[in-house]
Amino acid sequence: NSDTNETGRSGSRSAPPAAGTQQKIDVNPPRGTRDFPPDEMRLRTWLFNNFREVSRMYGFEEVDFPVLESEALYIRKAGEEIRDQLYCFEDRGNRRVALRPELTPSLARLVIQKGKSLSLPVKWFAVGQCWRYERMTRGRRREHYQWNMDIIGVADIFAEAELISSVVTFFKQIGITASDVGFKISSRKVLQEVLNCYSISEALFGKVCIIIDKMGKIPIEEIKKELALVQLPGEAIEELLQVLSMKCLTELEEKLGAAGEAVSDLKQLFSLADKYGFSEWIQFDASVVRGLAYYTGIVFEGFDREGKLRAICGGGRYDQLLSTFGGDDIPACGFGFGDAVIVELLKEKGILPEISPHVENIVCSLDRDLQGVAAAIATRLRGRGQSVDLVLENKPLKWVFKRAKRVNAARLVFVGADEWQKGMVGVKNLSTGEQYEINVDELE
Ligand SMILES: OCc1cccc(Br)n1
Repeated sequence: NSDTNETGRSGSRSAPPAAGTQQKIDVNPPRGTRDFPPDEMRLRTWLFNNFREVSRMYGFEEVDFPVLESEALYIRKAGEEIRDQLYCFEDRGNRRVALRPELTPSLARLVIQKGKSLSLPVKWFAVGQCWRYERMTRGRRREHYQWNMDIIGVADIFAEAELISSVVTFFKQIGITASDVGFKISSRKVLQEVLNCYSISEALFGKVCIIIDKMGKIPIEEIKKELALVQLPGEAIEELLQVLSMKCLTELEEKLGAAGEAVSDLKQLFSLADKYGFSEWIQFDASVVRGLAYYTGIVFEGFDREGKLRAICGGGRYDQLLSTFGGDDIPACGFGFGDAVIVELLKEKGILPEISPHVENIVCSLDRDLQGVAAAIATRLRGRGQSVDLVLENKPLKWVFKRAKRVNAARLVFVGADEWQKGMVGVKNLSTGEQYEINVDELE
């Protein structure tokens, strides 16, 4: 006979196969994905707690969205890598869906969904797993967790300054300094103003940005070829590459003039940086465009000054994204901060924290008949908010001490028949070694 369990799937009650005859399943996680056993999970929790602590400090509210989204959120025609690597499929309802490769489109979708019920500005943050399907030839991961902070409804550059300030605060909080990491800052308006006199269409602009984003990753000749392929005139390519090599705002101002938004936005950002106190963390670098088509203004990326690692984080202004999804024309900016490169950086700097497990009490009975007493003691301590690792089997003290060491227990509480006759329990402080008996009613 079969029964239907809570998931609605029927299960058969036939006898399990004899041990050792089962085909062993692959106990590793799917390619490109990670398990988080306790030691790795403690590090991840530490990292995410820092993400959340900074987000709270900046007055942001936490949100989340489904990992599975409609594929339509990510169909952009600019030739982005994120599009080529979309982890997408058709579900059993013949819907085109995708595992989210980033969080921003979901956030935009939720803002539009909430519509007028939201009072702007919206300051939301999320920490969520994002996916890409990449041929494993490059052996790169297919999932990572990203911290995102987004400000929706503020057109002023003040919003970008606030976001960069929050990331600087995060770096400082985990021991990273301005000599370890910097932010390259530019604006897509630089490209726009250079290309203005070449009447570049909106669609072509996105493609040009995605090609430019490959600078430093593929040979410059390749870049030129790809720009020519999207019909960018030769003269425009030369002028573009000349401007993109600029690292100094005054040089940019000489080229574009002071009247344009590109220069005035960047000047305002650098002036605000001074007021926030993060000037030493940032530098103008016209080559930064970021690899997402929807950026429209300031863009920035965090980089390790030794140049050994990929970008640590990145973000920018995306004023058109909501309207491209059919929403109102609401200005927006945000960043994404992955959970992988930052750990590599902390390892490089030798400041990856060692996070031990910890439990306040380990409680055990020295006699099988006293299990109930041990359970009652555990319940009493837990009722006081204390953590208790309750020994659930009749184990010798040697075993208990070994476990206490592994779980890093602060205190051992043990119940023995003789002491219990007098209503007493044994206590051992596992850091000082001090051991004493105490009336169970006085156990704190
Ligand atoms: O940074 C791009 C990206 C997106 C999803 C998953 C992974 Br791993 N990496």
